[in-house]
Amino acid sequence: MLDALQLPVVDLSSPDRFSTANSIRQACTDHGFFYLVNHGVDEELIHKVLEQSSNFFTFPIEEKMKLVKKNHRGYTSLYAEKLDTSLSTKGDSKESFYVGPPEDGLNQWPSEEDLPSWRSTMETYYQKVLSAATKLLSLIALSLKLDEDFFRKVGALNEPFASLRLLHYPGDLDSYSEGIYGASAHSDYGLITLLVTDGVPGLQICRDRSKQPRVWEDVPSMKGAFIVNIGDTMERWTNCLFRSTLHRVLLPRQERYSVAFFMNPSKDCVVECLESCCSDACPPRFPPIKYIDYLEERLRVTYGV
Ligand SMILES: O=C(O)CCC(=O)C(=O)O
Ligand SMILES: [Fe+2]
Repeated sequence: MLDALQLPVVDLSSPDRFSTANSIRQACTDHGFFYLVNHGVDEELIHKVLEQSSNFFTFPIEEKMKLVKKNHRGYTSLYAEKLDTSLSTKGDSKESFYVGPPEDGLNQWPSEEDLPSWRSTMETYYQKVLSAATKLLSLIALSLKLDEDFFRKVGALNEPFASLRLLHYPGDLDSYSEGIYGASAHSDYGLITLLVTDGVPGLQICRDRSKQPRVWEDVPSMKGAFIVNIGDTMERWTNCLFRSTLHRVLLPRQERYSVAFFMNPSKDCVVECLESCCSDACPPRFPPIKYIDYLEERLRVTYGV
């Protein structure tokens, strides 16, 4: 059964940081999902990114394949990914384009001639969302009873391995009968994800993955707000205090676009149970791990490489 869900709303610009940190803690322990408002990223820019994303995906497949994903950057085609590896289907019905940190020169871009201002739009958006995510991480640190600059101090923000992912779900009605999803059930790998959508429904969360049958609840978009969720790296860092909630995207009835920003720590940052999240009664559940080792293992399982 599908129920309507009321997710908490967090205001990034509120002057009362301690009360905001408390609402974040509540949201992350209860749902692992919340809306983020007053995040400082203009609606106009978000609109432009969605528009430019659709301009790219309308290109013929041969053109898009010229930018096929290398070094976690570029194009992934329809069905290339199956987030729920237990499914026997051909893959998820979505195509995507990854943009990584601009500094290392590994990003791939469509030509300026084909898509004027595409690169600058994506780079601007990347920086703006990175800045919102960094601010949010200091509130998350406060919510975990740590110093506001905890994530900077442990090196997570030296060269954050963040990733912008443009997503296009074509609304492929023929696949309905085949049990295909836009994005099958998964949790995100990183620290936090900041998502915007074009308003077409489809995103659902399952708050208790151990309960059978699973209960899926719709997460509607909120105009101007990011939908934020906790990823597995943050769950691991907090010894499962913060929840990396299972989610999926149904095959939309109409075409759907979304843009996810995966905020991840620097590659060399060691993710080790926080002192404020363990005790004698609740010892660390995971050994320390370098972020890059963790990520590569997760990508190997998802993409079979
Ligand atoms: O498109 C969406 O609404 C969600 C996408 C998602 O969960 C992901 O890319 O990890
Ligand atoms: Fe996700």
